[in-house]
Amino acid sequence: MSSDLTTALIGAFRWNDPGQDFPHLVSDLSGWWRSPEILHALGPAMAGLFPDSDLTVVVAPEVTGFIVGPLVAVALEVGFVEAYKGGHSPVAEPMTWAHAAPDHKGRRLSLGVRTRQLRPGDRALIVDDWITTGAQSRALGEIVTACGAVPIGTAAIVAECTPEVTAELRVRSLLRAEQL
Ligand SMILES: O=P(O)(O)OC[C@H]1O[C@H](OP(=O)(O)OP(=O)(O)O)[C@H](O)[C@@H]1O
Ligand SMILES: Nc1ncnc2[nH]cnc12
Repeated sequence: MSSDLTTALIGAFRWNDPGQDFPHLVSDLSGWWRSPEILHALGPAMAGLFPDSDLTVVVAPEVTGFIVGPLVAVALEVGFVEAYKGGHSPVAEPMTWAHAAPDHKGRRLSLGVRTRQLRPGDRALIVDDWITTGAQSRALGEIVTACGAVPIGTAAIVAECTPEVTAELRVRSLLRAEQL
């Protein structure tokens, strides 16, 4: 990845203090999407984390994955599959679901993908903005496998996960959280 993009990502990122009711700072990624230069460079840079991987599809979870995933899919010249979080409007067709372990907010989410959109033989890249526990990414890998496709790895903008999770989920990222 170019050092220009690293510098731009760090410069456009903010930790915001939401006030006394919240015990910790919250990340603000909006500067990344607001920058035409970053938005233009993100997809190719993340696609470049998995060169020569014969990928056929990108899978990403709502909601921020719906921004980042299509950027990477366009760069890879493959299609994009949305993964929904359970608990709101049902999707009126067969879905493949997986239950995630507690994620970085302590939530146990269900993630679901339209079954017909993943095909046996697909080589899927899981894409997300940030990986901490890896719970959501792991659940997406389970869905991909249940559909007969192959999870090749996880491409993220920021990785904050342990070396064990990095190895297990084959996480490659543009930044480590410590850089922000
Ligand atoms: O590695 P994990 O602990 O599973 O955390 C990673 C997930 O957490 C964030 O989503 P979140 O649902 O918090 O926010 P979003 O709706 O803005 O995407 C991020 O976009 C990843 O999807
Ligand atoms: N957007 C985010 N900010 C901080 N930590 C996270 N862990 C997963 N997603 C995150």
